[in-house]
Amino acid sequence: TRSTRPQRLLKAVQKHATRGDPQSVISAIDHFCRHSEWAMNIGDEKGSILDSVVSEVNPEKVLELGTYCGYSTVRIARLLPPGARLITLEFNADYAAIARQVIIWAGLEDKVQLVEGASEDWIPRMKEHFGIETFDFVFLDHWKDRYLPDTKLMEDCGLLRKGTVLLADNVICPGVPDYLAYVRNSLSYKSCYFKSHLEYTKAEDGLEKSVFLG
Ligand SMILES: O=C(NCCCCCn1ccnc1)c1cc(-c2ccc(F)cc2)cc(O)c1O
Ligand SMILES: [Mg+2]
Repeated sequence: TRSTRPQRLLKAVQKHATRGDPQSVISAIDHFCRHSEWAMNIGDEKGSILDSVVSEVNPEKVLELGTYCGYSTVRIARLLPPGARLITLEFNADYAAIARQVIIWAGLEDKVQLVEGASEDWIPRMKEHFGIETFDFVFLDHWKDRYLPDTKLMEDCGLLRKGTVLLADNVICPGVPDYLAYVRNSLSYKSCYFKSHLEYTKAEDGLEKSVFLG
């Protein structure tokens, strides 16, 4: 039967990228999405903003909600210092299977733990199952109607500390109005918007960076 888009994306990585070279994996995916098939990776334009925020925070403990094919996982993990860890949650088993292989092709498997399942099931288990006290950086890129409830759940589970940075993708397209209103109006967050474009298109989109104030 016909292959899936994530499978074709993985093939493009294995054909054009160099094993162990994260930048070549990023470039291969961006080329595939621009010239072959659009896919919902954060992309190169918003990806550069992600890179600058990750470099500024220099996190030891990272949570990514929504792995998809592992593009942003690779972008983040390639910037992490030795010993730093990234936990990425993916609900869709087919996406997770592809992402695992993309992460291995990039040579970043030692920094990344990919967990399959629902964010609301795993967020409450971060402490006892992964020995995580708090996260330094959280990247939100999963179901858009889960950004707000999962942020409140992370607060309630004590997973955020003074200075934890949340970075949310797609705050304009598809959009996360309830989440935006919350982080922009809450006294517990200092929030700012990075205007950009929807991956590989001219449509407006952007990232919202929100610092938890405790
Ligand atoms: O839906 C998105 N992501 C979630 C995917 C499923 C997550 C599953 N999961 C993982 C963990 N817990 C649940 C998404 C969509 C678009 C988009 C934009 C315009 C358009 F016309 C079509 C699509 C662009 C993105 O950048 C996105 O991130
Ligand atoms: Mg996204």
